[in-house]
Amino acid sequence: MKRIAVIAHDGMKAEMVAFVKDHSALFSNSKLFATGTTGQYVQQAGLTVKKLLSGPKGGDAQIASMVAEGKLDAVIFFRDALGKHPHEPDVQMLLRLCDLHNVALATNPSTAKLLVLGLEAQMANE
Ligand SMILES: O=C(CO)COP(=O)(O)O
Repeated sequence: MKRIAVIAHDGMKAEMVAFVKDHSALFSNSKLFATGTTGQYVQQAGLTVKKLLSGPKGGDAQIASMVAEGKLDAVIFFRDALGKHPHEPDVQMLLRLCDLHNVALATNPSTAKLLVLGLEAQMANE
C-alpha cells in the first residue's frame, strides 16, 4: 500500500479537495497522511486520513521527518505561490528532504495528476 502525504496552503485547499475526490480510488487504497487543516478537508471529502499538526504549528516538519525516515512514498503539496507563510523554513525543509531522499514530490495539480498516474501504474503491477 502506498504511503502518501497531502498538504495544501489555504489558497489551494479547494483544489486539493477537488483533486482527492477526482482520485478517490487511489487515495482510499493508500495510507494517507495530511497536515491538520488539509486533513480535515480531506476527511470531509470522505477519505480516511491520518492528520498531523497544522502546517504552521509543525505539520510540514512532521511530514519532512517521515520523509527522512523512509515512511512516505509520495508527497503532494499544493503550494500557494502568491502567499507568504510564517513557516516557510519548514516548507523548504520538506522540499529539500524529498529531494535528498528521492521521494516523489508534486507541488502543483498538473504534476500531481501525472504522479497519481504513475502510482496507479505501480499499484497495478504490485
Ligand atoms: O501550512 C500548510 C503547508 O505549509 C498546510 O497546513 P494546514 O493543512 O494545517 O493548513
